[in-house]
Amino acid sequence: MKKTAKFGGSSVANSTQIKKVCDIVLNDKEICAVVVSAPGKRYSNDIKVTDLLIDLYEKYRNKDPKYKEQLENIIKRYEEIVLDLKLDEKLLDDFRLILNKYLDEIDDSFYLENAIKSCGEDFNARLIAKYISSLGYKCSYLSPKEAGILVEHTINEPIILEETYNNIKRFKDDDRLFIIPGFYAISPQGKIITFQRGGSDITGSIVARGLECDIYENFTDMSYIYTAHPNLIDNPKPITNITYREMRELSYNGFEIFQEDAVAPLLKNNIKIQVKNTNDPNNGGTIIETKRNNIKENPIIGISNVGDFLAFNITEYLMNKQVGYINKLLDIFEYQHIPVEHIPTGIDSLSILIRKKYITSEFQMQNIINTIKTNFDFDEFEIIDDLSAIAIVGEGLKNIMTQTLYKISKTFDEENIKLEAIIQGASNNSLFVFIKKENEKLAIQKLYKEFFN
Ligand SMILES: Nc1ncnc2c1ncn2[C@@H]1O[C@H](COP(=O)(O)OP(=O)(O)O)[C@@H](O)[C@H]1O
Ligand SMILES: N[C@@H](CC(=O)OP(=O)(O)O)C(=O)O
Repeated sequence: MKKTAKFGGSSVANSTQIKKVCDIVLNDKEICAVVVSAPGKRYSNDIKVTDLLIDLYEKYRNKDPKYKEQLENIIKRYEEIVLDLKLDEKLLDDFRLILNKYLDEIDDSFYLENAIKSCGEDFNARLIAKYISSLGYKCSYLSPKEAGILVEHTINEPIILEETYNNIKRFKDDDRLFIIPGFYAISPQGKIITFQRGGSDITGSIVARGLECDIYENFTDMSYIYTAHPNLIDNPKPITNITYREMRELSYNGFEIFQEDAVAPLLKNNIKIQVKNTNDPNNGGTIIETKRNNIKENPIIGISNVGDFLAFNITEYLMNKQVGYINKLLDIFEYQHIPVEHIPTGIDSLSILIRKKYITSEFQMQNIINTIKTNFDFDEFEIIDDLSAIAIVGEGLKNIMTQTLYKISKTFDEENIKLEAIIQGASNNSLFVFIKKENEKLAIQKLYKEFFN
């Protein structure tokens, strides 16, 4: 059995956590590669190193001289770790040098931001590899460049190039333990490109597939993925088995424990993912795989709050006769690079539902409104900007759809919660319920009780 292990920011936030990571890794001969995140939060209102790096980049770009202070704050986070692990302090000079080199030499702001953001993972991998080597083990830092983790940069997300897997395969029979920084890859032109937030999970998947591992262990601060976000529901039920499809749907819709795009590299090779807790590695664990055997007993696997939504509602008499109406409307959102999530339609009306986070300024919002007003001869046009969505997900949902719809209606009726819209996912694995933001917490708690208690 061969494994790749990925450790998230909370697992590598300080030297105590890093020692736990090393304990896990060095006591499991099946682990051949370790992917690490940047140091995460050490306590609840701490700042992740990735956020410090983003702030450093922004200060530098805005010519705020305080960027130097921020650079030193970042070095301090590593200094604490380097000193605790009794590593050579020269490492800190190397880190400072790398940051300054990027700031001095990269002119293009996009590439500079990406390079700066990548340092959190990069420095952590370098120091963890040094620490494990200092304990007498055969261990090497392996950069995404050396490993050949290649991506094509697009306006949206980086696309993993297929040759990546063969590039990584070259290290398959190597007897060294590899420590690889997560979160970033290299473009064919040699530029550093970071994934979206939480993207070290993606690196873990890429490495697990490239090295032809049987299991991808994803270590975090939770013993399980739970049926609902632990911040919203007290003691939610743990999930022992979940399918790739269910996980992707839930990750995209609020379960930030696993990055939604991290599932894709594993699908072809059926590599199982096991989510485990760095602080309690011998207990618990959720397995993510192609199929699960308990669909009959647990048709619904999770319920999550998706986040804030905006609805653009348009009514125009004889809309149904105008071929291409939706296309014309969608063009407006495509032009603004705003993904449209759902489009419920009626004979003479439709609603465009988008995630609020994609509207980046009031100017952009006004732009969309004005373009709609100039290009459409509507009878009614309204914007509802205080919606929330809740996703109910499970491979067995299709078998209990009527009962599920009944339960949602009954719960909302009892609690006086107005149902703004309900959308059945085309795959029949998910159902989205739209309500006013003010009812979000109550709605999810009551639905959780209905479906899981
Ligand atoms: N359904 C869920 N089950 C467990 N944790 C969840 C769930 N949904 C969201 N989370 C959150 O995900 C967090 C772990 O993910 P993340 O912060 O990315 O960890 P890491 O630092 O290991 O990368 C948990 O601390 C928890 O707050
Ligand atoms: N450090 C990056 C990437 C990452 O995956 O982090 P974490 O494993 O802490 O979610 C971020 O904060 O987004």
